[in-house]
Amino acid sequence: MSTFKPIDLSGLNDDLEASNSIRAQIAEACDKNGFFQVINHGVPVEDTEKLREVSHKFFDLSEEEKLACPRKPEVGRLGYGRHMTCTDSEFQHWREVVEIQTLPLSGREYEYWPQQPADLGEAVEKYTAAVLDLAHRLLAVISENLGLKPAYLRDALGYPNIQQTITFQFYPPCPEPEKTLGMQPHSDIGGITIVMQEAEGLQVFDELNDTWELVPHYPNAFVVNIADQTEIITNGRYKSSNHRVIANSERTRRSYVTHYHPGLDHKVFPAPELVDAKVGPRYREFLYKEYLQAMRVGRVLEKRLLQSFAINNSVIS
Ligand SMILES: O=C(O)CCC(=O)C(=O)O
Ligand SMILES: [Fe+2]
Repeated sequence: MSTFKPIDLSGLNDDLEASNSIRAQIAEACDKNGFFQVINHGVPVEDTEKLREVSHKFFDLSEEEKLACPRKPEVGRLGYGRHMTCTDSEFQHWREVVEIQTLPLSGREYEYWPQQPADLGEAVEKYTAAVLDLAHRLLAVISENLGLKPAYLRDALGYPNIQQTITFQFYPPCPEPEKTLGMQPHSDIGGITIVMQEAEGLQVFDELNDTWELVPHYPNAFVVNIADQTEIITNGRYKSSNHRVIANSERTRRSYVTHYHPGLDHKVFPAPELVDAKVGPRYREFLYKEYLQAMRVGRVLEKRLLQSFAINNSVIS
């Protein structure tokens, strides 16, 4: 069986049998590597199409027009950026990005949102609101699969004081794809990530077989993955897997990545319900801004940032 056969969410609120089968499929994926795909996810197709349309229009602009959308200097992200290093250096990227912060509402820095096309802002607001709702439905299922109350993970990630960002990823054809990557290997640092991809290229590291596994592209599907904070809150039960994007010499690949993060001052710690009383928690408690700070300082690649938040700095496999 393909490990990425999409999970059809349409029966989630139907009879017990349908709903239990969907929950079991999500539990299986979370136990394996925390990556799965969903279809009939409830995000309206007009919102997904509109988002793609405004992103295509943005990346079709001239160099000069794109650069009119600035990159926020002090954080090195938000706004429009280019990461093109086709070398043997360890920091390999072949992509352009637009990163937009959509939550908290007070953090919507519209000066870093593209002004062109004019309907981009509205498309982003609609799409990310629908994806937020999907994130909450998935977090509820994942919580219940662990024997926790439905709102557990959402609350433990700090809702309503969370951060949400959306990144338009644009991977142009690369003349020497063997020398670089679209995006270097990493695990996502937030709580849960929801990706719409327009073509294949995303790969997940398969720890068991020591290989990279391609995530197939299905129309109207989303790729969902567990990120670091959920690994910590579940005390290591559900893993945040390393993934990367390969470069391609023939075609452009686009994806739309929505990250759901705790708020900066939110305290993250393993759920007491999931901590073995004899062994104790595997991670220390911290404020999410400490995690972001550690990421900025460490320029972490495959080495997992969350290992530095493990108690006794023990390496957790
Ligand atoms: O482009 C993709 O499919 C995934 C990008 C990604 O992993 C990320 O933005 O964190
Ligand atoms: Fe990622």
